[in-house]
Amino acid sequence: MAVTIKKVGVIGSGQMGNGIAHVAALAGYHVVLNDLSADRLKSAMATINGNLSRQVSKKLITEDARKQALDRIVSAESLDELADCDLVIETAVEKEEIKRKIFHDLCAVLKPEAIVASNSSSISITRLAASTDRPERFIGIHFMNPVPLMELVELIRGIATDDETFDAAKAFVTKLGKQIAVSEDFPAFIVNRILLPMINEAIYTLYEGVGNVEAIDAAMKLGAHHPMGPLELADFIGLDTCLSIMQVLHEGLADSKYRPCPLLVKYVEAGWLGRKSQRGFYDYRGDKPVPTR
Ligand SMILES: CC(=O)CC(=O)SCCNC(=O)CCNC(=O)[C@H](O)C(C)(C)COP(=O)(O)OP(=O)(O)OC[C@H]1O[C@@H](n2cnc3c(N)ncnc32)[C@H](O)[C@@H]1OP(=O)(O)O
Ligand SMILES: NC(=O)C1=CN([C@@H]2O[C@H](COP(=O)(O)OP(=O)(O)OC[C@H]3O[C@@H](n4cnc5c(N)ncnc54)[C@H](OP(=O)(O)O)[C@@H]3O)[C@@H](O)[C@H]2O)C=CC1
Repeated sequence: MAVTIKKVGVIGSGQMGNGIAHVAALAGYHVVLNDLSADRLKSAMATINGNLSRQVSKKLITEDARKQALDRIVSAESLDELADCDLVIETAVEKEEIKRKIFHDLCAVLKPEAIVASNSSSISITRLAASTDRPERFIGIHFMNPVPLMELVELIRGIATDDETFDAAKAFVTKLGKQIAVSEDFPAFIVNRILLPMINEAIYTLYEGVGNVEAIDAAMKLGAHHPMGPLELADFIGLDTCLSIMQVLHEGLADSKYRPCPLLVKYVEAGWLGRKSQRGFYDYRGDKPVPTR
């Protein structure tokens, strides 16, 4: 059952969902953006418009392209509205039981030939695929944050993913203008297998008092030329997502070197999730970010 991708569903309109909708619409796809509430969808559309407008003012795209991209995105509070999509990308929170429930509900309404993908940062694609009615038409399409700016997308096949699905996903990602890295289906794939232990180690460095937030971030920005310090980046990714990825690495690889730092756990338990909740390793409620340690 070959499928030509024209209409793309995106489930979850957070920072990744709105970025994926943005780049897909700009590349000419019709997009149905789903989330749990009208408020979330409204704020996602405002973010997409803001990011598109920034691209216009930087002369990266035309005003016409901005308008056309926005016109190609419709918001949907119900999964029923994704029924005739050719590809659906799930990008809700990094919790396996939530993703499994979404796939169960989605497959009940989605046309049988459609491809289902997850933007999961770490969870087994084979296991997620097994919770659908179409493991052969399931694949990991892992975008990087911020989606409009980052060049890379990881493609991860589950054990059952067929060649047609892989080729269709590859063509889709290429049309978005992104580069592909193919990863085997191991916990956290390639980028996060390397990046998250570095971030977790930075949090241990803070926890053990080796340096404060400012010193740790300055060390890695100025001493290793990273564009963001590791704690700034953790806040940017979301501390809940960072913790979920470390938990998947710890459980999946059964090695104590992946133990999530207790300080990361504490921040998440406090609801200090980084930029999205306005507080994490920095406090974002004022004019400029202030370190919290
Ligand atoms: C967790 C996972 O599963 C996988 C991951 O994604 S891991 C995270 C991977 N991402 C990274 O490592 C990002 C590291 N940071 C960077 O590369 C850079 O800091 C950056 C590209 C994000 C921003 O670059 P910068 O030049 O330092 O920052 P800044 O001047 O603020 O932004 C430049 C432009 O980026 C764009 N931009 C910044 N944030 C953006 C966002 N969230 N969405 C869209 N566009 C954004 C804007 O166009 C901005 O232009 P303005 O100056 O007009 O605002
Ligand atoms: N942050 C990052 O840097 C990256 C994240 N990812 C992955 O992308 C996914 C999303 O992350 P991110 O965008 O950062 O997370 P966010 O928290 O920004 O967004 C998640 C969105 O999904 C919504 N949501 C939750 N449950 C459902 C549901 N059942 N149906 C529809 N929408 C739902 C949330 O609503 P509410 O808030 O109301 O629960 C929220 O709007 C995760 O799997 C993450 O691991 C991948 C690459 C990079």
